[in-house]
Amino acid sequence: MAADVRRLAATRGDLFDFIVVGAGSAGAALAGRLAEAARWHVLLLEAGGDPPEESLVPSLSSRLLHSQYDWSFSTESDHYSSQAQRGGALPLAQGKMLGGTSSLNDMVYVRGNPEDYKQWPMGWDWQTVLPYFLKSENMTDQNLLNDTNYASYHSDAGPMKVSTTDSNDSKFEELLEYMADIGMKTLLDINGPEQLGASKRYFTQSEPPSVRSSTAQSFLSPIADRKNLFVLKQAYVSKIIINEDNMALGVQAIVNKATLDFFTTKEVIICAGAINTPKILIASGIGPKNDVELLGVQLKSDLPVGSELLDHIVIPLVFTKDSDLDKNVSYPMASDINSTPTVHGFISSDSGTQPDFQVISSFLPKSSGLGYDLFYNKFNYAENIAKSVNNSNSEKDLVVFDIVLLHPASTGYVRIKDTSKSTKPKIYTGYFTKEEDFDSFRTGINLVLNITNTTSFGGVNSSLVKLGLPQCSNFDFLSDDYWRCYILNMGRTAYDLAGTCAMGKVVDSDLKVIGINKLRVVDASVVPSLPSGNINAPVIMIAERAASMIKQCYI
Ligand SMILES: Cc1cc2nc3c(=O)[nH]c(=O)nc-3n(C[C@H](O)[C@H](O)[C@H](O)COP(=O)(O)OP(=O)(O)OC[C@H]3O[C@@H](n4cnc5c(N)ncnc54)[C@H](O)[C@@H]3O)c2cc1C
Repeated sequence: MAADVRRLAATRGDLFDFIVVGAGSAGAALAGRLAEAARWHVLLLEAGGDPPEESLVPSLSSRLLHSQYDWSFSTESDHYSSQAQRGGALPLAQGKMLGGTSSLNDMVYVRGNPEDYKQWPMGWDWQTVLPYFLKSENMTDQNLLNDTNYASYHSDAGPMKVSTTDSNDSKFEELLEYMADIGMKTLLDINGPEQLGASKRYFTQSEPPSVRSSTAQSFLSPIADRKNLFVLKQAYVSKIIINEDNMALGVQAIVNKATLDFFTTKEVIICAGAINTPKILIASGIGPKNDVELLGVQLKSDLPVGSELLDHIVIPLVFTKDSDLDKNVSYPMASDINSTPTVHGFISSDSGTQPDFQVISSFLPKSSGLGYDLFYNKFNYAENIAKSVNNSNSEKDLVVFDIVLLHPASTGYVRIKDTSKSTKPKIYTGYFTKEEDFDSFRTGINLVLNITNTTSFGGVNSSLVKLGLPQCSNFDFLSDDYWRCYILNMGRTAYDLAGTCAMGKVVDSDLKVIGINKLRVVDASVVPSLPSGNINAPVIMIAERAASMIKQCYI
């Protein structure tokens, strides 16, 4: 795909109406929309190249992790949280190719809850943003489109395919029953009139045979022949060129070892993601005064770039149950974890309408090897944990409940110690630096543990698997101390990194960088507080709204 996107014959000093840096979830969508204005020359600079075939085939995308298509970041170990991870630190994938992280993510399509957007600055409330979610969406599920309650929440006119898994496997129904036992009513879709409840998941992919609908695939490929969109791949942007009057004039990029300058008549828009955008800004003199000056860079705007990193934290609970596999169904085996029956749901711990937890439940058939695959390869847990899951899985079916804390109080930060191309930013998750996150998770765990007392789950001889967690071996299993230790050590990332250049702190509500003219940031870094759910769709919504704001400004 997208191999046919126009390649610019890069010339030093070329002049464009807009320069978009990073062709990821936000950048590819934004550049595609800006290029709809035929008279604008739009330059899209991307550090990676075309996505490989594995990106298009959802079940193969895990092969892209730790490859040349992944920035392969890792957190700094705090020797405190996430110690059940191999090496005591979390690998943090970020896509390095056209489509960015939307070319390798898990594609789950969630918009969040109307309440979430009340915490965003003026102009980003639910009523305002909903049309921009719809603008990108091409829903393929006729059931939803024809349902009177759901139809107005979906669109089939946008470029990005959204579909659900086409499986009649009764395991989906079984998982939804378990979710109902936890207290989540069954919904057709959690992106409809209500979010509190459980449903099958929708993905940014076409209907089967499924093809990933990354933003490169959906926003760039269809307009590859547009003469006013210039896509330059393997172009690493090292800094923004800013003049004495604090006006962004263009960017400097390393292309084939040559350093090239590109200039703009209107705006530079940085879309390099929650980790790389802070690096570009700080290298350009925009960031905390001390950090910028320590790098020997002239300060342009003293802003808290990178000082807050938001992320959803997840912990798993693993249950065995008696096996009742249907002989007529072929269940997925090891290395096919993306195909195993999975549903998700959203639940509040009080009577509010904003959920506190996303619960993802997956079915792992007996002897499939999926337990090991999931815990070792996908979740990066230590060998002894993966082995304890595998031992249980070799004898019994497993149901894994992943509990995602949707609004953690703890935040981390990103530090740039060196602006050279090869030096990775230092990432500190800050997990469990706020005590209340322990209590919140304890509430979430209790909600899920309730199912062992219900008829559907209790009736299948279920039991909680004791994981091989050496950090917690001194505590009585299931005691308060044990759960605190479990939460602290098993907490891992949901990959929803955001907030490092947040609206209201680094950019204003029009996404303009405070103190600098002609410069915006449009990507996950501007998210001011985490939506209730995965954030790819909200990031694309931000890009859609930014495109519309920019068009209003100049047309
Ligand atoms: C493994 C994984 C699974 C996920 N699963 C889901 C999911 O199922 N559902 C969901 O909603 N969300 C999911 N997410 C999160 C979601 O995909 C991201 O939040 C979203 O893609 C971020 O978009 P972005 O535009 O901010 O950054 P990106 O999409 O990462 O785009 C940034 C782009 O900028 C480029 N770039 C960076 N630095 C430079 C530079 N200096 N010069 C030029 N180009 C540069 C990068 O190569 C990249 O193409 C997942 C994330 C990961 C890592």
